[in-house]
Amino acid sequence: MAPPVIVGLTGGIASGKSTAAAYMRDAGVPVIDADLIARQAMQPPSVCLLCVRLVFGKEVINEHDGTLNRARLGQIIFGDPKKRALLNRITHPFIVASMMAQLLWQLLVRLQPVVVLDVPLLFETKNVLWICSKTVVVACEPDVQLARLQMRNPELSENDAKQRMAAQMPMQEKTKLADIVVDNSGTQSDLRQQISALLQNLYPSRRAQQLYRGIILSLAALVGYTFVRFATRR
Ligand SMILES: CC(C)(COP(=O)(O)OP(=O)(O)OC[C@H]1O[C@@H](n2cnc3c(N)ncnc32)[C@H](O)[C@@H]1O)[C@@H](O)C(=O)NCCC(=O)NCCS
Ligand SMILES: Nc1ncnc2c1ncn2[C@@H]1O[C@H](COP(=O)(O)OP(=O)(O)OP(=O)(O)O)[C@@H](O)[C@H]1O
Repeated sequence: MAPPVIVGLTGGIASGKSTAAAYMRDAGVPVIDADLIARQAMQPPSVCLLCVRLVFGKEVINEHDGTLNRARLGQIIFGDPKKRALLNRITHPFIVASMMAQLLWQLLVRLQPVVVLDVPLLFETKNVLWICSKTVVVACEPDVQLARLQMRNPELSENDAKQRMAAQMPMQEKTKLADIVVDNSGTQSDLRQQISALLQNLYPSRRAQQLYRGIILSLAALVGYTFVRFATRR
């Protein structure tokens, strides 16, 4: 495969995306995490948090420190598709802009041949789908997913957890859209093995990587030369 390879990593809630992403990072692959960016975008002071406060009211803001009350906002948006769509309209432009900036950094400055975009709503919003050369879905059976979600978030009732699962495209549909499906119904060590095999197949040949670096460095030299010529012209 020719570089750069941009992998869209997705799956259902608590299906194991972050765990798979952590194994990819361990293998040295840069991962750009949409959930992390969303959290950073909501750190006060921020325009995103201000918009959330204006739209959802001050009940979603913690009084003592002005941070986002994630549990409260979660209760509101996971039970109401219209409010969820509103939140998405506020947060997604920030998330996409930051992901693109980080992607350009990894591809053009760090010259990485493979970059992973970890995006829970990859197929639902399609915001960054167009740039992905491969899509990977981490999947597991719905009962396993529910059990893992409740284990990780014990504060959620069974109903809340099911509501969160229903807020996304059903797993079966995601697996149909994926180029590669990683089955995470087994142990974490099974998952690690699958990720390691997947990465071996994704990496471009050494020759293709050298060619990619050569092209980017030549382009950078050309841009630099043009800039200097332009800046020093009389
Ligand atoms: C609603 C919020 C405050 C709940 O916070 P909480 O700490 O409980 O959950 P966390 O952020 O860890 O998300 C856990 C999972 O929920 C799912 N999820 C999050 N936001 C959404 C959404 N808008 N629609 C559907 N599923 C979502 C994802 O699978 C995500 O991995 C938070 O999820 C949020 O700010 N969401 C909006 C940003 C967003 O769309 N993120 C997904 C990026 S593609
Ligand atoms: N194979 C596995 N066996 C047992 N537990 C697992 C396995 N894979 C992941 N888990 C656990 O399941 C939970 C959910 O996994 P993870 O956070 O990776 O999912 P996610 O898809 O990133 O979730 P979210 O969509 O909420 O961000 C975590 O507590 C994780 O440790």
